Amino acid sequence: MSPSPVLLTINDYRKYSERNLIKLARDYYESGAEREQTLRRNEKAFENILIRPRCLRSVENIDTSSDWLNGHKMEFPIGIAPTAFQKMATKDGELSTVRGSAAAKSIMICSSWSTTSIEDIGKEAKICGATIWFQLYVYKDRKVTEELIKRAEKAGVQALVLTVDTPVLGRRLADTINGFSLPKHLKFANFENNQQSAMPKGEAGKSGFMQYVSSQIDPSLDWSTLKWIKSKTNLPVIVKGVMRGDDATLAISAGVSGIIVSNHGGRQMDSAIATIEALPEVVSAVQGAIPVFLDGGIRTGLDVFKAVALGATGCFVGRPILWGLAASGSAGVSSVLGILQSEFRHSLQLSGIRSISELQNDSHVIVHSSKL
Ligand SMILES: Cc1cc2nc3c(=O)[nH]c(=O)nc-3n(C[C@H](O)[C@H](O)[C@H](O)COP(=O)(O)O)c2cc1C
Ligand SMILES: CCCCCCC(=O)C(=O)O
Repeated sequence: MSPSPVLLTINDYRKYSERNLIKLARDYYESGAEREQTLRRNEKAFENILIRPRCLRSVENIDTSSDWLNGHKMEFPIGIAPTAFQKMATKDGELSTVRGSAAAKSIMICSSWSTTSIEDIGKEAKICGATIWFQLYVYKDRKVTEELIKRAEKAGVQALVLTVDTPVLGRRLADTINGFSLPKHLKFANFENNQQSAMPKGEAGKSGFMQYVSSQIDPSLDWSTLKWIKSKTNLPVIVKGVMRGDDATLAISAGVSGIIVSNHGGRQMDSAIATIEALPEVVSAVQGAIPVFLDGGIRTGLDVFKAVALGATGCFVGRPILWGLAASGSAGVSSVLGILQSEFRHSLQLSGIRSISELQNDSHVIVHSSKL
């Protein structure tokens, strides 16, 4: 028997997970839109941000904790972004993610398009002590979305996350070539027994997923939709997919409780700027009124350090969690989060910074180099 490999970094998980994924799933998870410029830029842009470390400041005791939303204390500023169809990565899918999230004391945002129902994830979250938020897509048939909000509330989610960068689906070329559709044994678990549960079968050159989105999802979403969602719930509502200061200001006027700076992991508008490039403008528009989070391209705890230094309350990771799941289920998820957490702590120590507030208040810790 060959010994288990030592997986030290998120990139080790990325490589290792490939062996456990069929091509259809791997392509769906990995893809960005069109020429994948934004997909690459999200990761690359972090390399352009450099650190000016302090010295001779005892870093024996480090506090990595911070408040996220309504006093929720996080031990590390790293959460799990919503990703659809997790049973393509491992048999238990979202249940493994919620267990791994609890083990790492993180937060999991559950996708509307999970392959486990929100009720089942909620039950498991209670058993293992996990905190969950729920991500919303808005259907043309508003009753479907309204119902989802009620069910998520009952299942014990602590916030709703409205995704605003998907009025239509970005074109992912590999999915089109593969004719991507959910494998037959899996389903949209939140829509069982109604017409939203089935994805049309794809064929080479025609993604069934793309057809599903254009037939079901409402492309007329605007700021009034946010008002409508807020009228249906008392939960805090966070918007995911804001990339500009002016939109952040509008979001605050609409009464949101938080913003996630996101370009959907480079899967929607190709050639969009990287999220770490968009962050400073959003932070400056928000002026501390609400928390600003970031996702996209985070592959090390040092990337999290940079985002927090630039004003993010915290970060979410998407694909790294799928790689952890595919490598070894819930243990893989907690290990991926554990790697990011210990790299984050190490970055604080090596730069002479002892807490998140010190990180955010030392305006000299970061410099930007000139070119990507
Ligand atoms: C396979 C996959 C599925 C995703 N599904 C969803 C989803 O259901 N809802 C959503 O709001 N975002 C979804 N996203 C976007 C992520 O929430 C997140 O914005 C992105 O993955 C962050 O980039 P990263 O993968 O580089 O960490 C998905 C991303 C991937 C890669
Ligand atoms: C309305 C767009 C739905 C996309 C759903 C899954 C997802 O976010 C992704 O594949 O990316």
